[in-house]
Amino acid sequence: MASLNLIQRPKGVTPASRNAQVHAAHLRPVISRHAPFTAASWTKSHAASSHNRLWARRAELSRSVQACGAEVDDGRTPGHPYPWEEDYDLLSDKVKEVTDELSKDLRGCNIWLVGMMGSGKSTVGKMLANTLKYAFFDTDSVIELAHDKKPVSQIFAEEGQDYFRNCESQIIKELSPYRNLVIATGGGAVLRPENWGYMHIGIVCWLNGDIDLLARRVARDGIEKRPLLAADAPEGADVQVVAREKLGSLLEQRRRYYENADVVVTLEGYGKDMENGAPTPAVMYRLLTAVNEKVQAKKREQAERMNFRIEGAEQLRNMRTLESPAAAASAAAAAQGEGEGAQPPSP
Ligand SMILES: Nc1ncnc2c1ncn2[C@@H]1O[C@H](COP(=O)(O)OP(=O)(O)O)[C@@H](O)[C@H]1O
Ligand SMILES: O=C(O)C1=C[C@@H](OP(=O)(O)O)[C@@H](O)[C@H](O)C1
Repeated sequence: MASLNLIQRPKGVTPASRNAQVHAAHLRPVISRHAPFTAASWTKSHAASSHNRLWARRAELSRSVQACGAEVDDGRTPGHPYPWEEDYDLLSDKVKEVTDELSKDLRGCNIWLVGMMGSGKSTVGKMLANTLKYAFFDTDSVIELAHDKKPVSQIFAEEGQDYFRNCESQIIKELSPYRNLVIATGGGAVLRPENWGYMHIGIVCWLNGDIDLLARRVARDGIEKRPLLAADAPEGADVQVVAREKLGSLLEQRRRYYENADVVVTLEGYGKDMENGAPTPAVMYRLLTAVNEKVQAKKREQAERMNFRIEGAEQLRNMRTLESPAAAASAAAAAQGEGEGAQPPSP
């Protein structure tokens, strides 16, 4: 068995179940090989992106149009609830601002991404990890790597869904004691209560998207990659229609589990993003903001808990004074004085 760098099995414990053996032999070394993962921060890489240059050019053009006294169409969608999402410079500044505040208080707490297939857990997760300077794990990829890069669909076909879910739970359990991780889970990870026990040690974020949006995305990727969508799909059927139907019924069963998340992030896109949902940096910004609100609320709550007054604190202080050696000596002297014919206290 390969050397295990991350988690050592306690002495005397031998893997009993088949899954434990699979884990010991495959999953653990894979986890250790892949941590930590580092990459340049998104804000930096984004500054050089073509999209950003396009926005800079647009701003330059509108300034020259304004200089001529003409009306400016800044290209933004009227009524967009998050207008800064349409300006990548502004969005980048806002990401930096919220990341700076959050990083101070997050203290390495793990972020778990949950949500239906196609909600962007892997895509957003990578960007989020770069931004927070966290390591990134995708439970599906860890399972595939642990099985010599066998795709999830093949593992489902050869070993069955239960086996896959056991591997998934094992990885979640293994990763949970670590810090500074963003973990993209598979869409079905929410089904097992024991997974929640581990995920809730960190902050669980649900990427909540409209079924039509998810169906468009998974159909574009090809549903054969996702065994629960590909199973029993009628020959020649419209892939998007099949995906929509299956995702719809899965969401109906899973919604109540997703609702256990600490934070919910909507994928809704506006204006030009209506079809594809909010762009990844925008989803990440929404997520960072929601997590930050949660963390800051927790911090305030803790500060409030520390700000208490002990009823009767004054009496406690007086008791201490009486019990101090000096107070005891003077009390004894006074008592002795009384005994030596001191005046009785006035009534
Ligand atoms: N914000 C986004 N805008 C447009 N396409 C996206 C976005 N997020 C993800 N996608 C695309 O949707 C598909 C599913 O994303 P993925 O990250 O694999 O989802 P999940 O891990 O939740 O199944 C991929 O093709 C990905 O490129
Ligand atoms: O929803 C599910 O049950 C599944 C989602 C998939 O992951 P993604 O959500 O990353 O597609 C993968 O774990 C497997 O095909 C099962």
